[in-house]
Amino acid sequence: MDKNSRISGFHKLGIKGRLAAVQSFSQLDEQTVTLYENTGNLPAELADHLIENVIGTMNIPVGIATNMKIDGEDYLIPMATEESSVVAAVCNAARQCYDSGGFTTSMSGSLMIAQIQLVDIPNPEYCRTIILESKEKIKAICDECDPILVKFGGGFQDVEVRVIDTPSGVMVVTHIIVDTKDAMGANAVNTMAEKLAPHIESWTGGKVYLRILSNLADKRVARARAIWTCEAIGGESVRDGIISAYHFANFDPYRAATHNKGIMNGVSAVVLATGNDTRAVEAGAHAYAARKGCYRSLTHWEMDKQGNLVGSIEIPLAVGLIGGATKLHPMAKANLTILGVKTANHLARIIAAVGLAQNFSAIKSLATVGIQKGHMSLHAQNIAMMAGAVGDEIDKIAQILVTKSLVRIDVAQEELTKLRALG
Ligand SMILES: CC(C)(COP(=O)([O-])OP(=O)([O-])OC[C@H]1O[C@@H](n2cnc3c(N)ncnc32)[C@H](O)[C@@H]1OP(=O)([O-])[O-])[C@@H](O)C(=O)NCCC(=O)NCCSC(=O)C[C@@](C)(O)CC(=O)[O-]
Ligand SMILES: NC(=O)C1=CN([C@@H]2O[C@H](COP(=O)(O)OP(=O)(O)OC[C@H]3O[C@@H](n4cnc5c(N)ncnc54)[C@H](O)[C@@H]3O)[C@@H](O)[C@H]2O)C=CC1
Repeated sequence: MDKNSRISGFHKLGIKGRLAAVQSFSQLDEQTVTLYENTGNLPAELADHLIENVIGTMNIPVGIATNMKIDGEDYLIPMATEESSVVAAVCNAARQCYDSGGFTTSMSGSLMIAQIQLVDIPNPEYCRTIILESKEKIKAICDECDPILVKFGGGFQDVEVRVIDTPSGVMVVTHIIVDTKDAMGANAVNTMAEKLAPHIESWTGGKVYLRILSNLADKRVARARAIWTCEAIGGESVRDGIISAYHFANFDPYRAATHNKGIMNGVSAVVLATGNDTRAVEAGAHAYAARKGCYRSLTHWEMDKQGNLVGSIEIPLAVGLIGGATKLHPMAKANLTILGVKTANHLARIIAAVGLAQNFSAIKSLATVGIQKGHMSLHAQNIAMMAGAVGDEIDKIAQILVTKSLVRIDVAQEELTKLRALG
């Protein structure tokens, strides 16, 4: 019989019913079904409420970044990632700037932006003025939507109005700027934008289409900086190589994409470990990197007057401690306990420091021995497992691959056969 993915009411079946339907559709064996049934540290019932059409959960390793000194305090930082060498890279970078003070961080604030798109406007500048002069009314409408946020010192802060010319005609785009405090704030500001929209229509006579937050959270920017002495990193040529790698990224979008991907290896891992929205942070980071019309590096690498390497990062970080999965996922709560953060801004500053550390290690490797040496020697364990190695065999085979500088699955299989033949 032909497979049919049109399953009306799939969402009403419950986890067991859905899994049975998938088992029959995909001919899953019992062992595979058991994998879905074991939801590990996320109870099935909770998973079923977090997203839709749940059939199971999927574990991602959580590793701890050590050596992190941030604003004079030491932290252990949980990172959730499937990629080898990412956690090691942060530990390695932090080790090399620990004695020169670690990371210093700051935050621009916790302001989020929601946009309201207004069309059918023959007099956009006139309407812009009408909206701007309605600031007090806008504040009242927005704050009424979220008394809890206001109670915690947040709520509406400002309004900005932009006129943009598009192939669909002129649009008047209202930005409401809201302090969302310890929430990431997407739902909070979306509610306000939807509530405000009909008022904007009635004040201007235009038509509103979209009412949604902007992920270009450029009023919620985290900054981190650190000093690496030449002595700690292996000399002046290493420093110069890192600065040159930065210039390459800053002036070539093909390189910048990979450079920033390396930064996001660290950033997204902490965002995920704390139950925050990785897509929101990633979209914001990449849009911010392109804000000056050309896609550039999120970090900056320079030499100070003493000849030290100095690095800095500036990245929008819309993360929260309230809302989304942060308060619900038991592992997100546990990871936040390890971090010991008290505010969303505190978390964002830590994440910025991790991004900077990650970038240091990646470009240091790239500018010196190459990425394969460190990354591939750790990745060798994955290759060994893919070749079928288990238990003690994994380390033994990985070691052979690294020694031979041949981190390949066919070589791993050959070596595994030899190892097993030896008994
Ligand atoms: C891999 C290392 C750290 C080895 O670095 P190493 O210098 O060979 O290691 P080491 O054995 O001398 O140890 C130095 C320190 O590194 C850490 N370290 C060392 N090994 C481990 C480990 N197994 N587990 C945890 N931590 C580890 C640890 O902190 C250790 O200090 P210690 O604890 O001994 O006092 C280094 O080569 C490195 O930092 N490489 C960069 C790796 C990297 O960037 N990975 C990201 C994935 S690649 C990618 O996706 C992004 C990229 C590269 O394309 C981005 C871009 O292009 O910009
Ligand atoms: N484009 C995007 O990025 C979008 C993201 N989302 C999702 O929205 C979720 C985040 O939305 P939120 O509004 O943060 O979550 P939320 O609506 O679950 O919780 C935020 C609310 O918590 C209350 N609150 C209690 N204590 C607070 C405190 N100390 N500080 C601030 N608020 C406090 C406030 O009423 C606030 O509005 C995430 O799951 C995200 O994935 C949703 C739509 C679009």
